[in-house]
Amino acid sequence: MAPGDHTASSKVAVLLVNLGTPDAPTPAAVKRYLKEFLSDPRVVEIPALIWQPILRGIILNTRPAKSAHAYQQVWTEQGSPLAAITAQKAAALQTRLGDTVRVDWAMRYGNPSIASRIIALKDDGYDRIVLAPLYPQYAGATTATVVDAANACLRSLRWQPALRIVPPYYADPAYITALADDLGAQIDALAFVPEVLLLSFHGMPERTRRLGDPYYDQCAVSVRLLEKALARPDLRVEMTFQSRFGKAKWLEPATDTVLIEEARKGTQRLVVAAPGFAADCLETLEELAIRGRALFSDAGGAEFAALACLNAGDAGMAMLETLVRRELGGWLT
Ligand SMILES: C=CC1=C(C)c2cc3[nH]c(cc4nc(cc5[nH]c(cc1n2)c(C)c5CCC(=O)O)C(CCC(=O)O)=C4C)c(C)c3C=C
Ligand SMILES: [Fe+2]
Ligand SMILES: [Fe+2]
Repeated sequence: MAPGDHTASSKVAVLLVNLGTPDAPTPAAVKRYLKEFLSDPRVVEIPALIWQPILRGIILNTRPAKSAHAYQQVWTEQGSPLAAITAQKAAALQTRLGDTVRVDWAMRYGNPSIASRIIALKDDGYDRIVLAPLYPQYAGATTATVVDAANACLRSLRWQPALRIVPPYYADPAYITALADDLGAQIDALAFVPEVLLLSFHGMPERTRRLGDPYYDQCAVSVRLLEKALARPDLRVEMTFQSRFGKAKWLEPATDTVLIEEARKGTQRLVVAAPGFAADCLETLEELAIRGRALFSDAGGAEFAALACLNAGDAGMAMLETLVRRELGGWLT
């Protein structure tokens, strides 16, 4: 837009946002990423005066090497799976929405940052942005912090773009149908018939639930609706929480504990899916598909499969298109 031209017609963009990931599977890159991520007071709700010495003195000196090893096992030629798949989702949504809207993506922690993409879009003349946090279930540690980061960026701008935010979609029929269709097809394609389907969500400190975070309840609603939509009376569905971090009590039951208990009590064929993740990532590809499999089989289980997330497949993209088009209402001519 030419200097002084403040009247050009609106351009509309969609910004998909996911959690974030290191730039490389190395201890140094993981350390940079974890420092930013775990310094967010929405993620670790311990006063900074207490938490920062623990983070800088202990966690950032021990965890990066261990996590880098885990990232190395799932890293792809396109980089971190979380970033690569989020980019694929943006490209697939761009195709679905056509040229009248620009689709971009960002990460809450690491690169590309939310601020860098909002400013790039604004510089390109996009003055209406639909922000889509890719979290079906709302948590202060995920959805809210994406909105915080977008607002912090807007605060720095004299001439702000208008912002619309895609709300959590944990009970949206588009989400439940997409998951039921996609997981159902993946289960039917297996070489075995599972007895149990674990729906594993990323954990949160138990305290956040008591403080009013709706995350646990929204996960439980998704599970109930998904079980109904799957309509498989012979498949027992269980909700679990993975990725425990730190010393506090986290939401239960824990996925790793349940995998062992199921095998010990005689479950032979088990599948696990992660409906709270829009894209496969370290937590699904390493924690569930590699370590989860080992836990189940070491405890006596016979058949195991970790199902893929919706990623950039047709079911998930049709859902995302529905959610985004809803927010685009009135903005497209
Ligand atoms: C999908 C929802 C997520 C919630 C809720 C969430 C809460 C949460 N996470 C941590 C700590 C870590 N999470 C890590 C990885 C990670 N977390 C999510 C999503 C949620 N986290 C994703 C998609 C990923 C994968 C990132 C990737 O690069 O693939 C990690 C880093 C990995 C590791 O070192 O194990 C940490 C640490 C907390 C403390 C928290 C809630 C308060
Ligand atoms: Fe996490
Ligand atoms: Fe993990």
